[in-house]
Amino acid sequence: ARLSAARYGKDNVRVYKVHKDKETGVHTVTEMTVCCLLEGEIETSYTVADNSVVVATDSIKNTIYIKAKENPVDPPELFASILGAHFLDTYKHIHKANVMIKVHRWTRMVIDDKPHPHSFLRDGEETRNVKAVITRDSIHLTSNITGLTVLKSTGSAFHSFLRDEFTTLPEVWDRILSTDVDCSWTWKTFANLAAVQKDVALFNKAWTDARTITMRTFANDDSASVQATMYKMAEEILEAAPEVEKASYKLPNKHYFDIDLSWYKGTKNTGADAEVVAPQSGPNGLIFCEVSRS
Ligand SMILES: O=c1[nH]c(=O)c2nn[nH]c2[nH]1
Repeated sequence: ARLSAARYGKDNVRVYKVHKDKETGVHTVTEMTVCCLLEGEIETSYTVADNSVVVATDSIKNTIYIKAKENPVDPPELFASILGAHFLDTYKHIHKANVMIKVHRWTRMVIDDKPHPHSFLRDGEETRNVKAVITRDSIHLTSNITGLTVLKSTGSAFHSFLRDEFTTLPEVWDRILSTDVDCSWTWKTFANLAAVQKDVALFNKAWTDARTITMRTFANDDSASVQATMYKMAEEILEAAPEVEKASYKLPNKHYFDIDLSWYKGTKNTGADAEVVAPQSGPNGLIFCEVSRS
């Protein structure tokens, strides 16, 4: 037998960082969960118990804290690149760093119509995520939004689909549509950290655009299917971000089924009369797409 792949590091490193503006007294907080996995000439630590090549995962955790102290943690695309580049610069036997960051929401409270200087709320378990793969000659970045749960109460249909002896689903022209958005966009390859720093303004703009595009198209599209609507969203992300090479979605179709109440005094509650509806935990549709530049 031989070692055919290996990477190791620290997962679930929770980091909070606060920026305190001295002039205005306004605090800005970031909370993230970091995973950092290293690859390189580490085979002997697996095959012959040679720990001399091991940067301890505890040291990786310590490094995450120090780099968060020394550097901006926003945008996460930049911080992930800084962190990954550190390991390659510091350890000549490490040749690749995989850095995954999940940024949690702390949205500034608005109290009496005023943004509060140091109070925030967790308005959803949605996270902004980055996966960075750093080598000595490239930085590959993929950004992501996940956990943004949306619903529309109309403006969605699904009909004219293939019908055969396995088909029982009625055609529908007006349905509830709900999903948990998982949207990713993959950047052009960056040559190095300097190239990422040069384009630093692109990352927050792309995240804002992807989030806005997703909700606007979800809301406004007269949806013929999950497939058709998500394709439009992905196309719009590519139009908004020229430095993004491809955009993808993974969308569960979280079904809401009509409840027939006609047994009770002939109560009309199906189709156009549906008001009380049964949200389903499963089964659920699961629809993927990836859209690239032609
Ligand atoms: O939007 C939808 N796409 C599908 O492929 C599907 N299948 N059943 N319901 C569906 N709704």
